[in-house]
Amino acid sequence: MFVKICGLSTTQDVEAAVRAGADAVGFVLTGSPRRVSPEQARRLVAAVPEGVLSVAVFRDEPLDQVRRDARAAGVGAVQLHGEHPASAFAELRDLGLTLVRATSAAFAAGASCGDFGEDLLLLDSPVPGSGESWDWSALGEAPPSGRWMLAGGLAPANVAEAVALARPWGVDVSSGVEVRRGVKSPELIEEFLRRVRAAEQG
Ligand SMILES: O=C(O)c1ccccc1NCC(=O)[C@H](O)[C@H](O)COP(=O)(O)O
Repeated sequence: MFVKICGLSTTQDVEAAVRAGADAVGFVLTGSPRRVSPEQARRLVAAVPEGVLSVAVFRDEPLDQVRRDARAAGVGAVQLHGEHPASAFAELRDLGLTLVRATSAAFAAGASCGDFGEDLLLLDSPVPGSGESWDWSALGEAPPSGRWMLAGGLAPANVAEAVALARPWGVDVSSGVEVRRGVKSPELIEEFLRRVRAAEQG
C-alpha cells in the first residue's frame, strides 16, 4: 500500500519518513502552518532518495504559480486542491509531473479513478490538513478503483480500521503523525507505517 507522509518541513522529518518506508513525502506550498517556500522545499527534496515521490501541495494557486514553484522546488509531483480546468492538468503532466488530484470525499463518493486517468486521486476530508476525519463508509460498497489515496484524520490508532473499511490503494497523513500542529513526530511516523504494513498483511 502506497503511503504518503505530508506537511514535512525539516530534513530530519524527511529522513524519518523515508527510513520508516514512506512511498511519498509532501511539502505544503500554500497557506498553512506547515508551509515551506519553494527554496526550502528544494533543500528538503535533496534528502528524498530515488523511488520516493516528492509532492508539492497547492490550493487554488494560479497555474503559472504552481508551475513556477514546482519547478523551483524540484518535486516530482503536484497535489492540487481546489478547482482547476482540465487544461491545467494536461499542462502539468506535459512537464513530466505526476498529478495528485485532491477532492472532498463527499464529492467523489463512488467516483471511479477511471475518471482521473493516470492521475492519483486523494479523497480527503472537506478541510485538508485539519486532522478531521470523515465517514469512510460514505464510499459505499464500491470505493473508487485505481490509484486513490485515503486521507483526512488518519493516525496510527485508526489507520487499520480505515484501510479495512475503505480498501484504498494508498493512505496519506499529516496531523496524525504530529506532536503539535506542524511539528512531526518521527516515532508517530514510524508507528503509522508499521500499522499500515500490519494491516496489509491482514
Ligand atoms: O497540510 C496542510 O496544512 C494543507 C493545507 C492546505 C491544503 C492541503 C494541506 N494538506 C494536504 C494533505 O495532503 C494532507 O496530508 C491531508 O489533507 C490530510 O491531512 P490530515 O487530516 O492532517 O492528516
